[in-house]
Amino acid sequence: MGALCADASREPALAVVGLHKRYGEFTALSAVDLTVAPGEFVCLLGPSGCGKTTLLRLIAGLEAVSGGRILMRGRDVTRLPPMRRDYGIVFQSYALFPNLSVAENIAYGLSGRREHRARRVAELLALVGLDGAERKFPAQLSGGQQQRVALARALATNPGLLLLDEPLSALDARVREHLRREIKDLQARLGVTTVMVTHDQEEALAMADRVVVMSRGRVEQIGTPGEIYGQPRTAFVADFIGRANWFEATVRRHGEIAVDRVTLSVAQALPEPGSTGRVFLRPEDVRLHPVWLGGPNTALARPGKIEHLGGFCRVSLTVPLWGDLPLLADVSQDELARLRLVPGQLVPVTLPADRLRMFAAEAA
Ligand SMILES: Nc1ncnc2c1ncn2[C@@H]1O[C@H](COP(=O)(O)OP(=O)(O)OP(=O)(O)O)[C@@H](O)[C@H]1O
Repeated sequence: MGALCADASREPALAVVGLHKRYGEFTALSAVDLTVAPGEFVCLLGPSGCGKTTLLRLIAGLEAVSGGRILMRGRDVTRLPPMRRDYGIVFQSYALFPNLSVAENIAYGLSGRREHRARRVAELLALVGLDGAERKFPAQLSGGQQQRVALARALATNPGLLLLDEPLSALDARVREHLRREIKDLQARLGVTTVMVTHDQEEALAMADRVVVMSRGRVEQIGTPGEIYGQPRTAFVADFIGRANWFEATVRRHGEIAVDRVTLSVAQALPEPGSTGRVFLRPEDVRLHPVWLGGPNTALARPGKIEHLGGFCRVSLTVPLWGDLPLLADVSQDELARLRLVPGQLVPVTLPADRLRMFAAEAA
C-alpha cells in the first residue's frame, strides 16, 4: 500500500495524451498515448514512415501538434517553444557546429562563469570517454566521437529528458554496437529519462526498458523487450520483431485449429469456430527430436538447408504429412550435433501448443 502511494505521487517524466499530427490531408500520428516514468529508457520503433521521428519532434516542440497534449513532469508544454521545454537532443547527423571547438560546442547552451563552464565541459567529456578533447574540432573526430560530443552537449544542462533521434544509425556496425552499450550505461548511471527513435529492432530490444512499436501513425504495442518479443499483441508486431513461421489457419473448435488438412492443438483462447487467421511460431520454439516420441502436434519433417548463424543454427524443414508445410527451426550447435540430421532423412518435429499463437484475419 505504501509503495502504491509513493508511486502515485511520482509524476511521469513525460506524458503524451491523445496526440495527433496532420500534414495537410495526411495523418502522420493518430491518438498516440505514452507515459514515460522517471529514469526510464523508451525506444520508439517501427518501419520507415510510421511516425516515430514525428512523435519525437512533437515532444521536442520542433513541430506543432494538431491535437492532444504533451506533459513534462506534469507541466503542460504542448504550446511551449523548444527552449522552454526541459530536454537535450541528439540527432542522427552529428549537428555539431564545425567552426567551433569541442569545448565550445558542448558549452554552447551553458551559462555562468567561464571557469564554471570549463569545469562542466571537462566533466562531460570525461563522462563520454573523451577526456582532453576540448580543443579539437569536429572534423578531427570520428563519427562515433562526434556523437559522444553531441551526447555531452545534450546532457550539458542536466535536462529532465534526453531525446535521441537515430543517434547511431550513421555509424558503422562495430562502433554502433560499442556506443549502444556506452549510451545505455551512461543513461542508467545518470538516471536521465530517455526517448530514442530507432528503426533497428536489435538496438531497441537491447537498449530499452520499454519499446513502443509503431505502424502507420499508431502505437501497436508498448512493452518490455521480453513482452514485445514473446507476447506480441498484433500480427504486425509479431511480424516486425524477430523471425517467425506463419501459417494460414481456420479455427475448428475450442483448442483446435486446422492448417491445411491438419489439426493442431493450441493453448490460447481462440475466436469462433470457422474464423480464419494467421498462426505464428518462433523458430526457436519448434522442437526437433532425435527419436520419434509421438505426442500432439508432432510429425516427421524433412530437413533442408542448415545455416550456421553464430550462436545458433537455423534449419529449414518441410513436413510432408502437413501438406509440405515449410518450417524454420533454430537450434543450438549442441542440439544440432545430438540430432545428427542427414539431408533428406526425416526427423520428428513438434509445434508446442502453448507457443502457437493465432491472430484473427484483419477486417478489410
Ligand atoms: N513536413 C512534412 N510534411 C508532410 N509530410 C511529412 C512531413 N514530415 C513527415 N511527413 C510524413 O509523415 C510520415 C511519418 O514521418 P516520420 O519521419 O515521422 O517517419 P519515421 O517513422 O521517422 O520514418 P523514418 O525512419 O524513415 O525517418 C511519413 O509518411 C512522412 O512522409
